[in-house]
Order: sequence, then structure tokens, then C-alpha cells
Amino acid sequence: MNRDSLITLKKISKRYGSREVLSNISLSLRQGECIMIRGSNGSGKSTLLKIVAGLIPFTAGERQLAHAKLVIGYAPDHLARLRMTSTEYLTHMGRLSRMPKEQLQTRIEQLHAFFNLEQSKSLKMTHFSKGMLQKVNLMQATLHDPELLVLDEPLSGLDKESVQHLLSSLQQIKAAGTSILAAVHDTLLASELGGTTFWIKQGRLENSNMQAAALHSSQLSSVAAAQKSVEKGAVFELLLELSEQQLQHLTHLFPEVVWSKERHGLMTAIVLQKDYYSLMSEMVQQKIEMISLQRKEVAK
Ligand SMILES: Nc1ncnc2c1ncn2[C@@H]1O[C@H](COP(=O)(O)OP(=O)(O)OP(=O)(O)O)[C@@H](O)[C@H]1O
Repeated sequence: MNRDSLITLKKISKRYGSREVLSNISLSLRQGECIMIRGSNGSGKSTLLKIVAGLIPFTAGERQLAHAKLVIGYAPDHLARLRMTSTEYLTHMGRLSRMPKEQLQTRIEQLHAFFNLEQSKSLKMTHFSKGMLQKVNLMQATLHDPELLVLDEPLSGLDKESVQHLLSSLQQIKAAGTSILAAVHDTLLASELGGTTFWIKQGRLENSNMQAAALHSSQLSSVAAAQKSVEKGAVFELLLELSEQQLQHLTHLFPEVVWSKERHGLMTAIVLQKDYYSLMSEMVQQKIEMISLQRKEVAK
């Protein structure tokens, strides 16, 4: 195991019955690092996160921790609207893990202040909005001040204001040195927290930064090399001006488009031929401004 790594997965595979969901996955996460995991529904993101968090067993491979007492916080993709207050819920969670009473009380106070939920700490969670529930979900994950935070789609289904609150909380958590591993459906969290994005495709892990770097090269040969594994034909490089919401929308509709941030808030999209016409028509509908377009032929 790399000396700087908090956690390393080596050739991990996971089967549910006869179905292999994860195949030969290797991944290493260092202190302070952020890693985003993307993939279509059912591709195995949650399964991978639960393995990292130590919540489920795996079929083959190795999971190595930097030290035996590594604290990992895990936030599932949603928290139920429980018939208790956030204080009662967090107290219950803290007691389950035998946190000393006074330390637990202080920490719960701190977390309500940090997530701006002080006003609601005596309110039953049945009255909470999705954004408030997601904050409590993050509060339970950070209760023990984890070195690694594992988050399953932390921003999904939230309104713009809740997203902004959570993003700034996560930025502060990251700035304090916590490593973050998150399953995400779009580029928003990655663009705010930075780090590396991986895709799970057919049970295997692919590094999308490597894919993007290869596709970005002005050398036609490297475009061809990156493309070869996907399909033959042309690729299109678009420079676009679009809002975060429009970016999320397009990412959701076209998961194979590779995005990267440029200066002055512009984005480059590398688009495969098969997605090109539907992406263009979606852009017209969304009134997205295109600054430039380049077609790059791939030699067959
Ligand atoms: N406990 C389980 N028993 C059997 N199959 C399971 C179990 N948990 C998950 N699966 C299956 O494993 C596959 C991967 O599921 P997983 O929840 O990890 O995907 P995901 O990428 O997180 O999906 P989504 O984006 O929809 O949340 C799916 O086909 C799912 O049905």
C-alpha cells in the first residue's frame, strides 16, 4: 500500500448471487483527496461506496486501511423522515458508537451550528425539507470527525439554495483536510471540490480525466486512440457558455460527453458523433451559446 494512502482497494470484485457488479477494482485515496464516482443507474456506485466504508463484504480482492482506527463517515443516498428531532437522532447514533456523553452533546451543538440548523434542532424530522434531511445525513456522517467521508449522491434532489449550503459545508470540510469519496450524477461537486473523477462501466473503473486528457489533445492520433475503445467516427469539440443548471441537465442527458472547465467560466465538451445532433438540438432548446465548434475526423 502507498504510504500516503488512507485506504486502498486492490482488485476488488463483488457478486450479488451469480451477478458480478464490480470487477477487479483498484483504487487508492490519500489524505485530503477528493474522488468522484460516476456511472449509470445500477452500475455499482453505491456498492463500491459501501465496500470502501466497510459496510458490506466483497467477493475477492483486498481492502487496506492506513491504520486500524481509521474513522470513516458514511452518508447514504437519503435519510428517512424519522419521528424524532435531529438532536435525538444524532444522540442515538453517537450512543450506538459509544461516544462519551459530554463529547457527543458538544459535537451535536457544533454540527447544528456548522450546518445552520440551530433553529430546527428541537423540531421533529417529519417536518424537515429534503435539504434539511440531507444536512442531518451529513451531520451523522461527520459526527466522529472522520478522516474519510463517503457520500452517496449528496446533492441529488435538492433545490438550488440547499445545494449551495451543502457545497459550502463540504468545501469547509475538505479544507479541514478530510478526504471525500462521493458517488455523483453530474460534474457539480467535482467542479466545486476538484479531485479525480472515475466512471464505473460494466463493473470496471475508468479514469475520466485520462479519457478527457486524451480526447483534448490536438493530435488527431490521440483522439483516435481515446475514441477507438468507444466507437469509430468523428468527435466534436464544442466551447460553450452555459449555467451550472444547464450543465447538470446536459450531463444527465448525455453521460458520455466529456466536460472540462476553461477560463472565463466557459466549458469544453467533447462529443461523440452519435450524440452530436441530439446535443445540438437540446442546446438550441436550452438557448445555450456556442463559442466555437471543431470537428475531428478519426481515421478508420
Ligand atoms: N443487496 C443487493 N442484493 C442484490 N443485488 C443488489 C443489491 N444491492 C445492489 N444490487 C444490484 O447491484 C447493482 C448495482 O447497484 P448499486 O446500487 O450499487 O448501483 P448504483 O450505481 O449506486 O445505482 P443508482 O445510480 O441507481 O443509485 C444493481 O443491479 C442492483 O440491483
